[in-house]
Parts: sequence; structure tokens; C-alpha cells
Amino acid sequence: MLLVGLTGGIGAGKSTVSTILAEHGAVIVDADQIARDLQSPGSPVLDRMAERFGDQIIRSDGSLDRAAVAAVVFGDTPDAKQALADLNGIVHPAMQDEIKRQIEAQRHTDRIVVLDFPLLGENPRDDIAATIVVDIDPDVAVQRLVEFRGMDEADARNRIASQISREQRLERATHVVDNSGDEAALRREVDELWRQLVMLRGRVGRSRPDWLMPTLRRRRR
Ligand SMILES: CC(C)(COP(=O)(O)OP(=O)(O)OC[C@H]1O[C@@H](n2cnc3c(N)ncnc32)[C@H](O)[C@@H]1O)[C@@H](O)C(=O)NCCC(=O)NCCS
Ligand SMILES: Nc1ncnc2c1ncn2[C@@H]1O[C@H](COP(=O)(O)OP(=O)(O)OP(=O)(O)O)[C@@H](O)[C@H]1O
Repeated sequence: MLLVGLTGGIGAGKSTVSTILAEHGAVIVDADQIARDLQSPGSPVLDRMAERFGDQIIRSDGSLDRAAVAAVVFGDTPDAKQALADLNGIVHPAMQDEIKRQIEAQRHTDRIVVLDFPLLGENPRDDIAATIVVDIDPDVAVQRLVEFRGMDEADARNRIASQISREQRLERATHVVDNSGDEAALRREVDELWRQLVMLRGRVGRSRPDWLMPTLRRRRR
């Protein structure tokens, strides 16, 4: 397995990049999706969220009212910062456990595993062979979120403000995918990225033959 991280600010194009990488054969570990799955009706994570934020965040069918939580944790109020920290404290430990489980399931394969994690910059990991940043001017990201995803502009801007800056994210990048062009240009960028990841897998594979380790360990006994 070659494990790499994929990140970017909200609306940068991570999901679009993940989809193209998956077409090339990557295994995607999708942190946003894992967080959503953990918040399913009746789950322990959802119960703890209701204890912290009140029963009004649960809809009559038992599902999470995502907009209601977003309004509290990304809102323009003095309490928003603490509320976001509390939400992260509830969701992130379980999310990290599930991320770990999905990565471990691939450990002894030769797959390129892409951890798609919007908050990788805020939560750096030392087990990834590359940090891929999908880069976009935040104003363009907001424009796309409003135009194509019908997102409220103030919500998008507040989320950007709650994340690390574009510059801080780029400082940690080993690979940058420029998404300032159209989708065809993005595809060309990702095709080139895939070529580089395959080369990296070859190099890392030769220097750290993880798949041999169990055999070596057995022989030493
Ligand atoms: C607040 C919630 C309910 C809003 O749900 P909503 O459907 O509107 O957004 P969604 O989950 O699809 O996230 C969209 C984007 O918002 C941004 N975002 C979400 N959570 C956070 C966070 N805790 N900190 C900073 N940005 C965040 C990310 O860029 C993410 O890609 C939800 O985002 C949530 O529960 N967040 C906590 C879990 C988390 O950290 N998820 C993001 C990282 S995996
Ligand atoms: N190069 C592009 N040109 C035009 N639209 C694009 C381009 N790249 C992505 N988009 C569109 O912009 C929006 C945001 O992209 P995407 O959903 O891939 O971003 P994301 O980083 O995964 O977002 P989030 O942070 O919400 O998870 C989507 O509607 C997507 O179709």
C-alpha cells in the first residue's frame, strides 16, 4: 500500500479529484463520508451531539439537521469557536478510528490509498508518503459552491475562516493540484499526479517492503 493524503479548502475540488483518482484505481478513504455515516439516526455520535447542541438538531425522522449544526458551529457568534471545538471533540475520535480501520484493510495490498481529508492540514499525519493539496483561490471556491452546489455564500465564507489559510495548507504540500482551470484541465493535472504516485509507489515499495515483514518476522523466531 502507498498511503497519501488529499486535502484542500472547502469547494477546492477534492471530491472531483478523488473521483478521477478512483477511476485510475486508487482506493479512497473519504473522511467527510465517514463522519456522515457516524452521524446516522440512533448512533452514539448523534446522541452525544444532541446532548451538546439540543434535540432541535434532530429531525422528526431521527436524522441530523446538518444546516442547524452548521449555523451554530460556523455562525458569526462568539460561541461558534467553542461549539466547533466541541463538535470536533465528539466526531473526530470515532472518525479517526474508522479511518484507521479502512487504511489497515489495505495495508498488505499494493493499492494506492488516498485519504481524502479536508482537515489534514489541521491534523497532520506522519504515516503518509505524500500530501496532495487541491489549490484554488478561495473566492473561486465560494463562487463554485454557490453556483453549482447552491450553498449560502456567508456559510461558505465562514467555513473558510474556520479552516487554516490557503498559504498554510500549501506550505505542507508535497504535490499541488491547480484547480483554477476548467474540469478538462483538472483531469490533465490529476492524470499527471497519478503518474507521479505510481512512480512513488515503485520507489517506496523498493525501500520499505511492508508485505515482506510478516515473513521476515516469522523467520527470525
Ligand atoms: C457541521 C456539519 C454537520 C455540516 O454538515 P454539511 O452537510 O453542511 O457539510 P459537510 O459535512 O458535507 O462538510 C462540507 C465541508 O465543510 C467543511 N467542514 C466540515 N466540518 C468542518 C470542521 N469541523 N472544521 C472545518 N471545516 C469543516 C469541510 O470543508 C467539508 O468538506 C458537518 O460538517 C460535521 O458534522 N462536521 C464535523 C465533522 C468534520 O469535521 N467533518 C469534516 C472533516 S471530515
Ligand atoms: N475545474 C472546475 N471547474 C468548474 N467547476 C468545478 C471544477 N472543479 C470542481 N468544480 C465544481 O465545484 C464544486 C466543488 O467541487 P468539489 O465538490 O469537488 O469540492 P470539494 O473540495 O470536494 O468540496 P467540499 O469541501 O465541500 O467537500 C462542485 O460542484 C464541482 O463540480
